[in-house]
Amino acid sequence: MEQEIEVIFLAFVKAQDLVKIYKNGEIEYRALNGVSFEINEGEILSILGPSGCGKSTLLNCLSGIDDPTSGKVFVDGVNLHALSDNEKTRFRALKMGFIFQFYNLIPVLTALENVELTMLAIGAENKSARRAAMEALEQIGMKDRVDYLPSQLSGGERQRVAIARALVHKPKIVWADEPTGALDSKTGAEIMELIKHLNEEFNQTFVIVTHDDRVASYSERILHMDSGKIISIEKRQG
Ligand SMILES: Nc1ncnc2c1ncn2[C@@H]1O[C@H](COP(=O)(O)OP(=O)(O)OP(=O)(O)O)[C@@H](O)[C@H]1O
Repeated sequence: MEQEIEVIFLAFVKAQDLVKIYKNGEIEYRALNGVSFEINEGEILSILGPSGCGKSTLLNCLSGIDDPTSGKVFVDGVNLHALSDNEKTRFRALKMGFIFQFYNLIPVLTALENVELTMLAIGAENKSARRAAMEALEQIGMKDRVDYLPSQLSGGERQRVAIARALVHKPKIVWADEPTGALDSKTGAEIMELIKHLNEEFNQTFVIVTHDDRVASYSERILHMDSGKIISIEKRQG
């Protein structure tokens, strides 16, 4: 039997001609209009552009939160949108971490329990989940806050817990949508320093959506978007 085999030499993440069309009744809106680029393993890449240009849509399609209308995304050799929903969920749980603007912590769980959830989702046993969560919180300077609820933490502390939750299972890639958007500039800079430090220590790839030049300045490359397209990719020094 003849088999069609697709052999592709891949970058760590490769986006191929992504199009995303949102439909509201009769009205169609093209939020991504043919986006192709690659992400290198271990880099910090920022996606920068004005409000409504498609940054979050792109991040959601790259990370498998949402499906593109057409086009392909390869992550670590896997054709993401060819996976079934269950396979995609499993792949994301194992390989990816997520950081959001408003932290998305579960309010009734402590910092430790919030971080443990990531480990439990990949099938870790209770004891090892707890140990890993403790270590992750220690690493980001939250050792003395492990039993606090999110409501008892400052914004910066909540984002630290969210970062521990995103990184505890040592994912290869972390997607961050406006990670400092809800923080003052000093706390935002501390969070970016922490991300930079974790990136350098563990060679994890970070893809950060932002409209803040200061946040983008922590990255090796900046992808500039406008109206659903990439308008340039800026390579930065050092
Ligand atoms: N579910 C949806 N249905 C219809 N249109 C949508 C939907 N989600 C996003 N859009 C539209 O797609 C465009 C891109 O949205 P997106 O959230 O990706 O932009 P963004 O660059 O991340 O913006 P911001 O910086 O303000 O968060 C916007 O015009 C938005 O209104």
